[in-house]
Amino acid sequence: MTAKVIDGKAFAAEVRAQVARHVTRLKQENGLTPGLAVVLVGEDPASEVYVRNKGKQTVECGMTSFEHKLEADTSEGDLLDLIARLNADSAVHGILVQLPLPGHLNSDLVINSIDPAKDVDGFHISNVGLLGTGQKSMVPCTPLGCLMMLRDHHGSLSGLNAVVVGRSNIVGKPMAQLLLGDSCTVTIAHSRTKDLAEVCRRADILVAAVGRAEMIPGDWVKPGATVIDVGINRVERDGKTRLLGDVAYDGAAAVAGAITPVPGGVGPMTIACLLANTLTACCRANGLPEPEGLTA
Ligand SMILES: NC(=O)C1=CN([C@@H]2O[C@H](COP(=O)(O)OP(=O)(O)OC[C@H]3O[C@@H](n4cnc5c(N)ncnc54)[C@H](OP(=O)(O)O)[C@@H]3O)[C@@H](O)[C@H]2O)C=CC1
Ligand SMILES: Nc1nc(=O)c2c([nH]1)NC[C@@H]1CN(c3ccc(C(=O)N[C@@H](CCC(=O)O)C(=O)O)cc3)C=[N+]21
Ligand SMILES: [Mg+2]
Repeated sequence: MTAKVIDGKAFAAEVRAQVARHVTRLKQENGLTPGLAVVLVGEDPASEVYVRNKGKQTVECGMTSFEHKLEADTSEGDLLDLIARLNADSAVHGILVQLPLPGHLNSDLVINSIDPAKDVDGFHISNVGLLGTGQKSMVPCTPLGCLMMLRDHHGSLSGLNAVVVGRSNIVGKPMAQLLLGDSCTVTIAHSRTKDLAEVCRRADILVAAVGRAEMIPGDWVKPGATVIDVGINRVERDGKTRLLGDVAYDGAAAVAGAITPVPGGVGPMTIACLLANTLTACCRANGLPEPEGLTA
């Protein structure tokens, strides 16, 4: 079997086109322009790729992009002051603080200082609690993008065995919550999991969010399974920098039913969902009906 390649790049372009249509209507009918503020403290390679792609796409969708680049040694007080100003700014509907933050900053404190209504990453404890109890919330972008691709491919996910490898607050845990919400039987695996290969082989849906290039080989994949590769790993090979997922693509594609590539899979969907969340936040803030099909 050769897996169907799930084209996240094309899917993301459709989502962004949908967002852009809503933005046009918001401008014409309500005089509103959704605004997204991105805060980057210091330098981080993964975050820089993300910020570069995102800034361009925000503007292409007709929204306003506010970028705040702060020095690596910025104090916690200065960062909290900036967030307070963004919370109070009615032109800003979404706020994203790039993670990881430099080690002297308490990221939990910083994230929890964002107005939950503007928390387009869905990382604030209030949004995490709402998601965990099945209430309306801001849903983390990467897991939301993965869910959209899974629903598109499978229709219903009900009763499927889902294995999420990775338990971070930004990917693994919210991914597991969303899969549970769609009635999957969910297993969360991590670095202490025993017999990881066997656990993975039970998965109808295998989500890899580890951060280790090609750590999941093809023979951990159940024949016909759907593989979602969240990993973004920059690796030097033959003197060139290459982007690799957490899954050994060729081996996995030979047995899977469907698979997301890296690049061109989860990454573009993450950005599209960030723009969708910014649109949703703008609608909610102004008491307008939310766009359909762009939230979980
Ligand atoms: N495409 C996209 O849009 C995005 C991609 N990413 C990428 O996804 C990957 C994961 O990101 P993130 O969740 O932030 O990473 P973290 O480092 O926060 O979490 C990694 C998780 O993987 C687990 N893990 C590490 N080693 C192993 C192992 N040998 N076997 C099983 N589990 C293991 C860890 O377990 P433990 O908890 O026990 O330490 C941890 O739970 C990265 O490559 C990142 O760049 C992230 C965000 C968005
Ligand atoms: N608060 C916060 N929220 C995040 O969502 C967040 C973050 N911090 N910190 C860093 C990680 C990483 N991340 C990526 C998103 C898209 C691509 C992306 O667009 N990837 C392209 C490839 C880009 C390239 O060509 O290099 C792709 O996979 O096709 C990559 C990485 C979001 N993150
Ligand atoms: Mg820290």
